Amino acid sequence: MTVVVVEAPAKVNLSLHVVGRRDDGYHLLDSLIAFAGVGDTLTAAPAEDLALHVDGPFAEALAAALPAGAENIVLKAARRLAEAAGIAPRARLTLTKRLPVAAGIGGGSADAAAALLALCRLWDVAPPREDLMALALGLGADVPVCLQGRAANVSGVGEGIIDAPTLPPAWLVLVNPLVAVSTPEVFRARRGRFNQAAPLTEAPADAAALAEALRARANDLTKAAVTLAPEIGTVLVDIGALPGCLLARMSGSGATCFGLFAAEAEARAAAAALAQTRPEWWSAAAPLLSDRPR
Ligand SMILES: C[C@@](CO)(OP(=O)(O)O)[C@H](O)COP(=O)(O)OP(=O)(O)OC[C@H]1O[C@@H](n2ccc(N)nc2=O)[C@H](O)[C@@H]1O
Ligand SMILES: Nc1ncnc2c1ncn2[C@@H]1O[C@H](COP(=O)(O)OP(=O)(O)O)[C@@H](O)[C@H]1O
Repeated sequence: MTVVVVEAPAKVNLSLHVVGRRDDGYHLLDSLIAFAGVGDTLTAAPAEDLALHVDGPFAEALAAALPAGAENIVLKAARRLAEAAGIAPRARLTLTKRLPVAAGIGGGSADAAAALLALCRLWDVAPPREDLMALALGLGADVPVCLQGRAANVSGVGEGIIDAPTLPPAWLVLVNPLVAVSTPEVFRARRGRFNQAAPLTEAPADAAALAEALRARANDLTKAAVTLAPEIGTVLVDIGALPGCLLARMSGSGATCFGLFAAEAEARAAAAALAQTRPEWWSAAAPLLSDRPR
């Protein structure tokens, strides 16, 4: 039996500038997005109907986070792809949920992109790239970049995707205090002027140079997110104090923050130290990826 397994790596907003606002209220962003070597896993197998089973450490959290009557984005992706391909959506899907939910690292977006990739293979369909990207954007702002699977300077509300230069070898420590922050509330709470776009155009030579490039940029949603969830401020301070940490920053609208490290050993030691001092937080050490695992 054909079983397709696709990894759904966390997306990380290494920088995020809010550069304007659309007439419909959506904010225009300029964000350097890369991936981390930690994520969910999506498995697709042939079946007579469409079904999804969720397991893994955050399966219960996901069930609790889905509003009544809302469908998992994986099922939405499956139905829309089948509709576009003119076939019936038949597959047994399994999602192993390792990423915290509504956490600013695009778990849902990564899962949706993984479902599209897995089902294109399982159903042997290949919609034109443009159609697939449009379908992805209809599922969520970060689904196209997750589908592209390459570090990118992302603009607009997620539709402008330009490959970023290859990022140097580096490690991330991802930390989430397991407090929920609502994306719309964070955007509503944001104050201040709009920022300039600052796409990364030159490949940093090493992790220290990447940190320097990132220090010249920011996550413009941090202040608003910290106001709504002060724990995020504590997370940033704690990450910044870890030996070897080159930069501490929030991803997306939070609450997940990351520390950037040059070496695997430092990152692993940092994550282990945090697990000791803050056992109530979620943390993971993972390589920074320019390309999603294939
Ligand atoms: C902020 C980012 C950065 O990568 O990531 P996350 O923190 O969600 O991971 C994304 O732009 C998240 O985009 P998207 O996936 O569309 O966010 P949603 O949760 O659907 O948006 C919820 C609400 O947030 C506001 N919103 C969202 C995106 C945006 N560019 N401008 C906005 O003003 C809108 O009020 C929208 O209705
Ligand atoms: N497979 C999924 N994984 C995570 N969230 C999902 C999924 N399907 C639907 N959702 C909904 O999407 C919301 C945003 O989740 P997520 O993508 O994890 O966060 P973020 O957009 O902050 O990166 C969740 O609160 C949940 O209601």
